[in-house]
Amino acid sequence: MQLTALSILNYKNLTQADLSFSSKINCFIGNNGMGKTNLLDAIYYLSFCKSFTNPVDMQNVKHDADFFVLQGHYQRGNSDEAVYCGLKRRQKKQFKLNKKEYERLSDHIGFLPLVIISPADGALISEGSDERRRFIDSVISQYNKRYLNELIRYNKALMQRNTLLKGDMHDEMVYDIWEEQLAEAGVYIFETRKAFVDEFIPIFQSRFNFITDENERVSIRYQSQLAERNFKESLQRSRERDRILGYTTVGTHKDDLEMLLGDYPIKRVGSQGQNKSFLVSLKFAQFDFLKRASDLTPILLLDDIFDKLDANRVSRILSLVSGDSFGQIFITDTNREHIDHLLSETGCEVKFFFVDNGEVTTL
Ligand SMILES: Nc1ncnc2c1ncn2[C@@H]1O[C@H](COP(=O)(O)OP(=O)(O)OP(=O)(O)O)[C@@H](O)[C@H]1O
Repeated sequence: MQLTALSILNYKNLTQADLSFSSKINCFIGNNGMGKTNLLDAIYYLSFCKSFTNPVDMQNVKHDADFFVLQGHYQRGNSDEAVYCGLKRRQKKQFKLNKKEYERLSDHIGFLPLVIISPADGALISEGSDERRRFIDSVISQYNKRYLNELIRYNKALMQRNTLLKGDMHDEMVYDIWEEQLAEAGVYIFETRKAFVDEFIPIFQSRFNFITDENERVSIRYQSQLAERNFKESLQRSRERDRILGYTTVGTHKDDLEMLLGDYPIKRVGSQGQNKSFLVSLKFAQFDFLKRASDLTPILLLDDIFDKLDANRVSRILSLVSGDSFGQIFITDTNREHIDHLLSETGCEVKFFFVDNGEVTTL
């Protein structure tokens, strides 16, 4: 799959751009703060109906402007697809596929598979478990529609139960209703996550072995309270305690992924380069997984990827992404000579764009 053309109006610091792309490697070059990541974010937006960096939609409209528009033309399998997103201040976002507006944005998720590798991935290692759950959820939701719907259902039931716990009314029958919903959705989420992690681990390990030339050993473990308990019974049993605490203490919203380097949590022992190799391998495994599940080669966005990695690892990563198993790629870098030198070894077709204060020029 590939993005053939992109039009941008008033997205963050990008006032206007009309760009056409190479089917293989596209490089956005420019100094810090010029708008390179914003370009990647615009591409991300057209796949996920939201920004990668800023969840507050209105803040993605250019300062002093009233609206933003993003339009992408894609070659997807044998068909051409046009995706439109328009957001006007104080109005509902419009998201269209081939001029037809989506009734639900979630229907679009997964249609244009995409993986981004960026400095923000560091949060997967350094931050709390919600980052890791978000990662699992975003991978599975791109190829499993039911999963996304069960997540929405689970979160709604969880919110209702938490509201009950905080209130003064303790009607046990109302608890039963929401716990039934939580249990049904939760068991599906648990089983899907478990099956996903089992399949994901070997792909992740093989990518890591390739990038590091088999120098280190890594693994991932899925941790869930549901592995050892009947969820519905646990919810019933925990009502009293949950009332005192004011929130639901058991469920898939507490799941985590344990990430290990050798026998230790990578969070405690990993160097910056080891962490980055771990994260890049996770994302490459996500890429492989989506590709298999959707039968489409996802678009790959690489934001500031080479920082902290040694020359061997950089060259292995580039040889991997320039190969046939990867498709269209968008890379950002601050230095044209640096990236030119790195990419010349791949022999791939490369198109360069210069980004300067929100203005984009094709080189
Ligand atoms: N809504 C907005 N309106 C105008 N400018 C914005 C808006 N949101 C973000 N920006 C600006 O976008 C710029 C950041 O752009 P971006 O993150 O794309 O930089 P970059 O070229 O990737 O830089 P780096 O090399 O440092 O990563 C900042 O100057 C920021 O003020």
